[in-house]
Amino acid sequence: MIQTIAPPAVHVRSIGVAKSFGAVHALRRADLVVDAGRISALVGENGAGKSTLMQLISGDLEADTGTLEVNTRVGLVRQQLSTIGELTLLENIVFGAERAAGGSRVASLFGDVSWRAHRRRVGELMERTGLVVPLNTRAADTPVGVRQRADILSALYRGARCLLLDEPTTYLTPYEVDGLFDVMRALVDGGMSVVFISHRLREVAQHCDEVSVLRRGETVHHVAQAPFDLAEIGRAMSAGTAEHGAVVQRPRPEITVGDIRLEAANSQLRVHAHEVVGIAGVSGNGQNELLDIIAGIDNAAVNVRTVLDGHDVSRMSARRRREAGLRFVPESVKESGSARDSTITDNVITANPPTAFRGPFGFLRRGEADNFARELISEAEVVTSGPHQLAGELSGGNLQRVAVARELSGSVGVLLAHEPTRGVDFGGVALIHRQLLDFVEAGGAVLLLSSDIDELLALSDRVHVIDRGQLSRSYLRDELSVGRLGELLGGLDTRDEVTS
Ligand SMILES: Nc1ncnc2c1ncn2[C@@H]1O[C@H](COP(=O)(O)OP(=O)(O)OP(=O)(O)O)[C@@H](O)[C@H]1O
Repeated sequence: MIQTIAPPAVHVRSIGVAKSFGAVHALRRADLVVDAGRISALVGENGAGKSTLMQLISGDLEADTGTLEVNTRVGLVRQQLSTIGELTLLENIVFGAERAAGGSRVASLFGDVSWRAHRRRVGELMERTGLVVPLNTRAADTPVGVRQRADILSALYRGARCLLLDEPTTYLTPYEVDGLFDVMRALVDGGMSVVFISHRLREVAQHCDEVSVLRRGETVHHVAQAPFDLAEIGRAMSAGTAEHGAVVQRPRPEITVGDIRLEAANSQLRVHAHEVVGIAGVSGNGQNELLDIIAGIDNAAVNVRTVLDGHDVSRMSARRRREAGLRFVPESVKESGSARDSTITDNVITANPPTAFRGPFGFLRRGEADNFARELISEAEVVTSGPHQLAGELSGGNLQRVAVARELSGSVGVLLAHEPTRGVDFGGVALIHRQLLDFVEAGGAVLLLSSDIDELLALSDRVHVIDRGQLSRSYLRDELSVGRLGELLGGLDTRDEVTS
């Protein structure tokens, strides 16, 4: 008997797809085939067109030309998460599904029986996939990693067979990444497909079945079978683009202060001038709360004293602290670190005192402001049509580059950097790391919160571990290795719980 093996079902096929936004050619010729049963990686530099292709496949955008076949229900989990902060995660998961199905939220709120059924079904889905979230908690009270899981659950709940995951691992520690891939593998083994977008090629090599490379809107490389030659993929991503590390004239920050101290009942955190202090931890262990206290967003923490350059600023507003030279790159620049409906110029001039770029009657000197924005764009190697492009139109990695460059311009002393390279491609990561080290070299102080162990070890002089709101003692860089820090993150060290 001759046994034939049926070819895998093709979930998505894109041939020569193009999409422009005005004069910006986001996609010129995108080819991608997504088969059932496989995890397909899609990689490319910031602005290469990856998110645009995902939005075409999900039906959020329409292609200009080319052939796009979508043979199954797809679920897109975006970089900018779609959860609504005021709603519980359960409501988000269900309403996401209802919105997609054209259902009405009100019907679900008052249709008590179906609501109970939703809760039960979501519970079953969590059990089946291992993606567990606290269903009754308001989305705004959960860390981004949890909201991301809720978005994936929402896509699965509405019956997606093909999951498009746009940089799903950027907030996750290596342990959590492994967990997410276990889930993805189980899903594709059950006949689904996954498109995985990431700038972390190591994850691609470890977990994906095939790789496609987009460069400036074109598919330029495809490898159908692991193992992958990462050097070759890296070359395909960047061939012909500017050599990173080229000398650029950058607007140097003017260092004002360089010391921040936080004193609480049982722990002390101190960052000196010329120093990077890292905070390692699984997202959701108090990182956001810690930063809110230091930045002055949360002024109610009575037992904590914040001292900036020798002055007690515990009662000072966030705005005053900012004027005093304390800057902040938030975890999610797309959600809270940028004004999406404003131009790049309007976004970056806020790094300066309100009087900068103003004429005698308070009018903005547009030309000067635009020139300042142009300098930042060139310094951060941002892919954009120019300073008048709306921030919301930038790709995720390019918006992140703008935010970091903005926070490092003007009068700065201390930078609180939460996931500063989130969504940034390989060359951009090197660039941002160099900006941070230059800043520290010039006398600045950086508090770095990152889920990326390599990043923490590459930049920090000392590292604390944060776990359930508790800071460990600080470990000198020389005391740490990837393995040792991994152990500390896994809670294997109980010797040095709390500190001074
Ligand atoms: N709505 C829009 N209006 C104008 N330009 C846009 C819009 N959306 C995307 N673009 C542009 O299209 C290009 C591709 O963007 P896209 O978000 O697809 O890149 P990406 O590969 O996902 O990048 P990243 O790795 O930074 O997320 C960028 O130059 C971006 O500025």
